[in-house]
Amino acid sequence: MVWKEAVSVLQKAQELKEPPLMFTVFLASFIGLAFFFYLISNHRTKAWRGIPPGTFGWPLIGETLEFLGCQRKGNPRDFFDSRTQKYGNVFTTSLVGHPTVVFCSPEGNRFLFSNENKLVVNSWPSSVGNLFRSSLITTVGDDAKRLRRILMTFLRPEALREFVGRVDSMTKRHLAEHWIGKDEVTALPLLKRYTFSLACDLFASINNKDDLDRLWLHFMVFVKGVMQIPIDLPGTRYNKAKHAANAIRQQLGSIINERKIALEAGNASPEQDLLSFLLSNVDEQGESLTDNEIQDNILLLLYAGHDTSSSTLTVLLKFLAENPHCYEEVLREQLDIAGSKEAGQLLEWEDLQRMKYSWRVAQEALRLFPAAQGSFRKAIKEFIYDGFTIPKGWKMYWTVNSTHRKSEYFSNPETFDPSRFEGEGPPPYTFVPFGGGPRMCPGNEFARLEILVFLHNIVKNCKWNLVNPGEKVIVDPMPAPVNGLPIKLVPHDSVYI
Ligand code: HEM
Repeated sequence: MVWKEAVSVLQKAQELKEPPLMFTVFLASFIGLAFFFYLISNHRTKAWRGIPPGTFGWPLIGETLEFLGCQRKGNPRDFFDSRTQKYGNVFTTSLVGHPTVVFCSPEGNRFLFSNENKLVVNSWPSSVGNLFRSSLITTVGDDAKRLRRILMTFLRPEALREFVGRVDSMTKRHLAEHWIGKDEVTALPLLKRYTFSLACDLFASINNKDDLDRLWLHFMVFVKGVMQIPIDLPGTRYNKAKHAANAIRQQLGSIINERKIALEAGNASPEQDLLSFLLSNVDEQGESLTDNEIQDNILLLLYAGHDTSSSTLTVLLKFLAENPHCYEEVLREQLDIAGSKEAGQLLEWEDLQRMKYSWRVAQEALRLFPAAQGSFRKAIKEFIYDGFTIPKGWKMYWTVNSTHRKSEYFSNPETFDPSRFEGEGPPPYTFVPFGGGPRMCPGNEFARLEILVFLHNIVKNCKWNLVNPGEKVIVDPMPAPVNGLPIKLVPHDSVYI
C-alpha cells in the first residue's frame, strides 16, 4: 500500500511538475515509514513463535538486494550459508516482497517436491506472474497439469527424437557461420544466439533473419526484467520487460494466425514445431489452447529454454578448457560416435544415449554453475515442517545452492570431477539442477539434446584456450563469465566433420 501510494505520488508529481520540496517531504516520510516497518517486521520475526528463525529485512524489498547481490558477486551460496549457520537448514527471510521460508537441505528439497498440490503450489514472484500471464509457470493444480500435458506432447523424448537431425544441421550451420575459421570468439553471446535461434526454429519455425533479429532485441530487454522488484515506472527494468513482452506476443500472434491458415490448407505439418503441436493437440475436454495461452507459453519456453542452455554450454566450455583430460575424453567419445556414422549422416536420438561421458561433464558443469538457482512455492494450508509452523499463504524457496557444493554430499565439492556421476551418482535430492516432482523442468530432455549436439560438433572441430584464465563467473540472473568467455580456437590437424 505504502509503496503504491509512493509510486502514484511520484507519477503525479512527474506529470504536474510539482516543486521539489513536495518530493523531499514525501521521500522523508516514506523513508521514515519504511524504517518503522523494518523495525516492526524484524521484531515480529523474532516474536512470532513457531515460524522458522530469520529476519524479514526491509519492507517491500526485504532481503532481496542482498539475495541478488550475492548472485551478482558470483557467490550465490553466501546468502544461504550465512543464514543456515545462524538459523539452521530452514530459515525465514523476505524476498521480492513476500515473507519466504527457505528450505536448505536434501530433506527440504524432497519435502517441497513431493508435496506439490498437497501442502504447497508453485508460486513465482508477482514480477514473473505479470510477465508470463497464463503460462505454465503461473498456473497451479489441474490447470498446470493440463498445460504441462499439452506442452509435453512436444517436449517428451518420443517427440524430440524426430528433431535431433534438425538440431544437428542447425548446429553445424551455426558453427560454420560463427566459429569455424575464427581465431578468437566470445562464447556467451554466440551461444545465446545459438540456443535462441534453435528455440525459435523448433518452437515456431522462426528462422528468417529479420524476424529473428526483431524478436532477439525484444527478448534481451525482456530477460533483464524478469527477476526484478516489480516497480512499474518508466525506465525500470521491469517496465521495459513488460513492453518487450507485449511486442513479442504481438509478433507471435501474427505467426499463430498465419499458421492456423497454413494448417487448415494443409500447407504446414502438425508435427512441424511446438506451435503446430499446440494448435493440433487438444486436452481431455477436447479443447485446444487459446491464442493467448499459446503466446504466453511460447514466451515462457523461449525464456526458460535459451538462457539456461547457453549459460550451461558457456561454463561447460570453460571447464573443458581448464580440464584438458576431460576434453580428451569427450573428444574420444564423440569421435567414436562420429566414426560409426556414414559420411554426411546426421545425429540420431540413439547417438545421444551413447554420449554418457559427455553428459556427465555437462552434469558436473550444472552442479557447479546451475543455470537456475531454485524456485518458489506457496503454502496452501498451514503445516509443520521440522517442528516449525509454515503459515498458510507464505512463500517457500528451494535452492540448488544449499546442496550442490556441500562436502557432505560431494567430496572435494569445488573440484570439477565428472566421475562423481558414474554408477548410482549423488545421493537423492542433492543434485537438483532441474528441480524435482510434478514441477520438475519439462525442458530437461530438450536441454540435454541442445547441449550434447553442440558438444559433439564443437569438439570434432577444435580445441580452445581461455583468453582470460580464471575469468570470474557471476549470476545475473544465470551464471555468466564476466567478459562473456573469450576463447582462442585451435582447429584439429585432421578434420573430423
Ligand atoms: C540447462 C538447462 C535448464 C535448466 C538447468 C533448467 C532448470 C529448471 C528449474 C530448476 C526449474 C524450476 C523447477 C521447479 O520449480 O521446481 C525449471 C522450470 C521450467 N523449465 Fe527449465 N531448465 C533448463 C532448460 C529448459 C528448457 C530448454 C526449457 C524449454 C524447452 C525449459 C522449460 C522450463 C519450464 C516451462 C519450467 C516451468 C515448469 C513449471 O512451472 O511447471 N527449461 N527449469
